[in-house]
Amino acid sequence: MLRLDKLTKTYKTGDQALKAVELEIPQGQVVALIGPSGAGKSTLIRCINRLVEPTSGKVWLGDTELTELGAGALRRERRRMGMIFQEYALVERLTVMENVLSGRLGYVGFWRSLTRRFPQKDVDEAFRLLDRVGLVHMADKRADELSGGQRQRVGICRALIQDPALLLVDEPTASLDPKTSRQIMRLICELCAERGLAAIINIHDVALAQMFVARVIGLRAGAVEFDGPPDALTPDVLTTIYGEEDWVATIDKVEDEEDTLDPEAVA
Ligand SMILES: Nc1ncnc2c1ncn2[C@@H]1O[C@H](COP(=O)(O)OP(=O)(O)OP(=O)(O)O)[C@@H](O)[C@H]1O
Repeated sequence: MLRLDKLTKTYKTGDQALKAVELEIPQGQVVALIGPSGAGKSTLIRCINRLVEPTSGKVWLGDTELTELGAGALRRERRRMGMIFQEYALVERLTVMENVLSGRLGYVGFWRSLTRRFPQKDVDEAFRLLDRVGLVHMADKRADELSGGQRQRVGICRALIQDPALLLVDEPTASLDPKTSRQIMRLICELCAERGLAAIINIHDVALAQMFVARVIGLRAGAVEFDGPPDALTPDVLTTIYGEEDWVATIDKVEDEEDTLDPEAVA
């Protein structure tokens, strides 16, 4: 459903962030993207929806080649790609509900979006999503009154209300404590499974990636160094991906606890 064909990005500074990356992700598959700082993970995610313009190569979403689209067609195709950010990217002074509904702005007409009057079915869906992530009781709270984990849940709802075919997730847990990080990763993976959604999750934490996804892609210096199941990430493979970086410290963070969504923590 997503195919990258010799995707290359060279920034104006001369940094070659992606080197002819080839990748195919079937519908419903959740993939973790790991690799050291500067490996090109964010660039890869952003080249897919062309927030960063690729230098060469092709991106296919289903039968559509995203890399050849003009501005209008690209805007329409971007609806099919929900994005979740490290820093949540919520509008602080708007309510939780308004932030979720802003995920529909690509669909509603100009005047409606200006006055923020959304169709009832969008509002109903926003309530359903907030209920699913345990935040329905906070629908009227302002975004700046929420904890980090709650903000990320709102960010997830905003991406899902787009009804995307693919989720692009950029460091969703980088600003969160370890327990909340696991809850958020679990939530993203569960929602993808429920909806048959494919996702690429850029994640620093190798242990978290190993806990939740069936396929890991390791980037190093803009190239795919590893592509396989989490248990194939042997110490040798990790050393190849991370070089001299002390990945052992990352792995040591694994705690084998089963923390389900705790309503107390969510509230
Ligand atoms: N806007 C930019 N202009 C110039 N070079 C850039 C830009 N953004 C990223 N780069 C360079 O491209 C390479 C890949 O960066 P990128 O942010 O994609 O890596 P990353 O794996 O996401 O890193 P991190 O884990 O630290 O976020 C790096 O060498 C970086 O310096």
